[in-house]
Amino acid sequence: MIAMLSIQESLTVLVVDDQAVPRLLARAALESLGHRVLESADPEGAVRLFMQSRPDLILLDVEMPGHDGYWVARQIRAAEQGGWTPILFLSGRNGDEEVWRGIEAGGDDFLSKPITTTLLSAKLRAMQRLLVMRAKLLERSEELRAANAQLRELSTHDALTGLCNRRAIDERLHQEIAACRREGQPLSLALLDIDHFKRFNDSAGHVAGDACLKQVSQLLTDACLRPRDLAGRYGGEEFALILPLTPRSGAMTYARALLRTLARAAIPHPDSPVAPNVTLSGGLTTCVPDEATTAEGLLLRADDALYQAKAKGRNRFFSYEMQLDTEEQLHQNSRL
Ligand SMILES: Nc1nc2c(ncn2[C@@H]2O[C@H](COP(=O)(O)OP(=O)(O)OP(=O)(O)O)[C@@H](O)[C@H]2O)c(=O)[nH]1
Repeated sequence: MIAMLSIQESLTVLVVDDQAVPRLLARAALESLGHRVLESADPEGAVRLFMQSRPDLILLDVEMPGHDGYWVARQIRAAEQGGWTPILFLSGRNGDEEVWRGIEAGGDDFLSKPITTTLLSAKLRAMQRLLVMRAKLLERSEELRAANAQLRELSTHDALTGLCNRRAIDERLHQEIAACRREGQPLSLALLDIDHFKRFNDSAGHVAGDACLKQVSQLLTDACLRPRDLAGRYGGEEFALILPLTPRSGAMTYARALLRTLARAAIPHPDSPVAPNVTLSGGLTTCVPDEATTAEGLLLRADDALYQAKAKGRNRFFSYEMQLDTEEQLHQNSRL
């Protein structure tokens, strides 16, 4: 592999020449320098052999019957797709025009026949150096790409829970407002807050508090069943759920299911006046976005609804638009 190449390593060299004698001479010179040789006597065969064997370097005759060496170079460059195999042209002619055409076709150097072993050795060393430098450059680029991906992950995700952070939630909310506006579809947003979490921390300690936040986060992640649903940590013990294509009644049903799932998970709360287990309250807002809809406006409405849910006794979601909480909706439904 190129990435592992060191300057001392032997190369696999593809020699392309329609005449047997220059091929033999090149083979002898290359083998005396410790390189491995592949041979091709025709242009199409050379491209096929290149594709099969992926040599480290190509010695390419210019004048051949049918397609010439420039054609072979162009085929190889097109087939490499971002790769780079050094191509040295070998020709009886070495006028400026010839050299220019060779470089234009994708060649890296142009040598005149007959070539001496010393010159060939020097040219190969130069190409090997370039290969090593290129491999290092690729390695650095890959490291940079990985570091960038890590930075992106850090800038959009919360370290404790692995959920999207506030910045990523805000960005997605803007995107979904625009998407739902285009589609004419409802968008629901929920802000959630664990009930009496200060008491949890004060009783069980911050480490247990962190573990509880992780458990709730996992539960919210699992609750995002549709591809466009998103759960994020909005800050502290507050979470956000973005539910595109979800009308207000659907959002209420979703919220009730979420509370049931949390109740079933039965995460013990050491000091909650609401229940022996962890509960949460949520504020819901739903709209079909129009030109006047903003992320800030939706967040404010969801926060207002969350305040209502807390005021009405916690362990429930309140919908801003329905002016109803999940408890009231449950009783309404059971009366029907
Ligand atoms: N363990 C832990 N605690 C956190 C973290 N972030 C915020 N908190 C705690 O969450 C608690 C939030 O307390 P409050 O805002 O008073 O709310 P609450 O006690 O949940 O009361 P209500 O929301 O009214 O039910 C504070 O004690 C914060 O220290 C965190 O990352 N880890």
